[in-house]
Amino acid sequence: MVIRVKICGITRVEDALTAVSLGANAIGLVFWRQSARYVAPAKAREIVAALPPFISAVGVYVNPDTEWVKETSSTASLNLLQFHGDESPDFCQKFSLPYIKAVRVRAGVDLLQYATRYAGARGLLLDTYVKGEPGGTGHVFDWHLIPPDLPLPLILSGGLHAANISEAIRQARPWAVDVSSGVEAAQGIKDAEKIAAFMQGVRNSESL
Ligand SMILES: O=C(O)c1ccccc1N[C@@H]1O[C@H](COP(=O)(O)O)[C@@H](O)[C@H]1O
Repeated sequence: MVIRVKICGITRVEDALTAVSLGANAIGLVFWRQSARYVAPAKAREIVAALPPFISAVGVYVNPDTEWVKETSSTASLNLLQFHGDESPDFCQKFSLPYIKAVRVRAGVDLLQYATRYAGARGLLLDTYVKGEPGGTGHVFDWHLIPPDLPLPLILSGGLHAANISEAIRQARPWAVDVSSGVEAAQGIKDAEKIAAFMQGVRNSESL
């Protein structure tokens, strides 16, 4: 099965084009101001305008207010919203765009309950719980915590990189994978060789 790939934390046009040329299906733009990967709406617009067709632009938010989502999604012409905080299902659903919901995984989390609660989401993105850090941490979680019967498409994230992506896919069997720090030269700056190695790991795993 083909595994979709999102490269997150894009802050430069050239990194977006590199990711796409290496096979990424989506790029992520972080609209959470405290992130080192934060991208201002005007820059995001420039990045999205440079994308070829059939590539998704995903806006990443952490407990945003309504106006911020409306402003950024319309300025940058986003295709999909990624809610990475404690947003309620009602909040996530109130925009005229599809959304995915991130869950920060730790022992004891009930992922089936999340999938039921966010049944309106296009997918459940599983990231690693790190106290005080909403995302982009580079840490992995225990993939055995993922139930085999999740009723939503699974987007696996959290500390993925070229050296662990094959094992991650083998264990979790995700619909898609999402990576940020694992393909960076520095925060917000992507590394073409790391992206290429990551994509190779994904492609090698598709035939397993
Ligand atoms: O990347 C960020 O800075 C970020 C900030 C706030 C929320 C989410 C963020 N990124 C998302 O974090 C996960 C995992 O990233 P990593 O590969 O472990 O670095 C990924 O889903 C990003 O979309």
